[in-house]
Amino acid sequence: MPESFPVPESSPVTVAIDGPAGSGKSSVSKQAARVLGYGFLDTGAAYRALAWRVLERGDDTADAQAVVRALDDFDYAISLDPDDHWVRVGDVFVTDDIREPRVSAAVSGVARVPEVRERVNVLFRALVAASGSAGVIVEGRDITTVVFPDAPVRILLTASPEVRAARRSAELTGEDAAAVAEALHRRDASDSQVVDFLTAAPGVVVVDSTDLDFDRTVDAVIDVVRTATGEN
Ligand SMILES: Nc1ncnc2c1ncn2[C@@H]1O[C@H](COP(=O)(O)OP(=O)(O)OP(=O)(O)O)[C@@H](O)[C@H]1O
Ligand SMILES: Nc1ccn([C@@H]2O[C@H](COP(=O)(O)O)[C@@H](O)[C@H]2O)c(=O)n1
Repeated sequence: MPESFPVPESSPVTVAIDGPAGSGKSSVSKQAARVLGYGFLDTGAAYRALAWRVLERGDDTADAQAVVRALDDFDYAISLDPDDHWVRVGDVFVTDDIREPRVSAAVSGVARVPEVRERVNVLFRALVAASGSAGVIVEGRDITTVVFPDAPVRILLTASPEVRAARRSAELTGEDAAAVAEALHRRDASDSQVVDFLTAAPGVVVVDSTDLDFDRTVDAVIDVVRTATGEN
């Protein structure tokens, strides 16, 4: 992954969304982007892809030196098209592989390495700047606070822990529900030692989807975007 990127002249409207695991960041952001005609950037995919690579090399993501070594020749690419989402490492499309429970269980180790965070944050800002879209919805745990603290639209998308665990469990039908809930809460506990995604920073709008279905949550996010940007 290069350490710097060219910066284009005009930048898209950036919609920054963060929140805990299973709150709907990626699914809701992707659908809201489709409706708005915006790009969509799943930032967790970069951490997951690096974790996948560390595991492929037979290393442990708890080993920070092994993680930094994997970063050296990490050839990462991601689509910002919400209708054609893919993630690639080298020649391998890892879009589905990086969602596997073994990667979810290992990814927090990668995310706690400061050098990784610095490198991927540079990449995220460059991808948004070069997107060519009118706007980009960027989602991930530190997006409203660290990566795009000055974005014109910043949202904390949340839901109760029980509801988030139930939604994730409904997704992973072959897995034991209690184990899925435990893995989700363990990842949140680990990630929250690195970034605070449970409380809204000043200026960040909270969308709580505990009592909202998927479509109403998407509508709530779009309302926040349209209010902030003056689009109607
Ligand atoms: N308001 C909602 N009502 C019902 N289901 C929802 C709602 N929002 C999201 N979901 C579902 O919850 C599941 C988790 O959503 P998603 O994967 O988008 O969360 P996430 O915040 O990106 O999670 P993670 O950080 O773990 O990747 C998905 O199956 C999604 O379709
Ligand atoms: N901005 C971000 C995004 C993600 N992470 C770390 O990656 C993991 C996977 O993220 P998902 O959104 O795909 O679940 C997440 O558990 C974090 O460890 C991050 O630190 N910052």
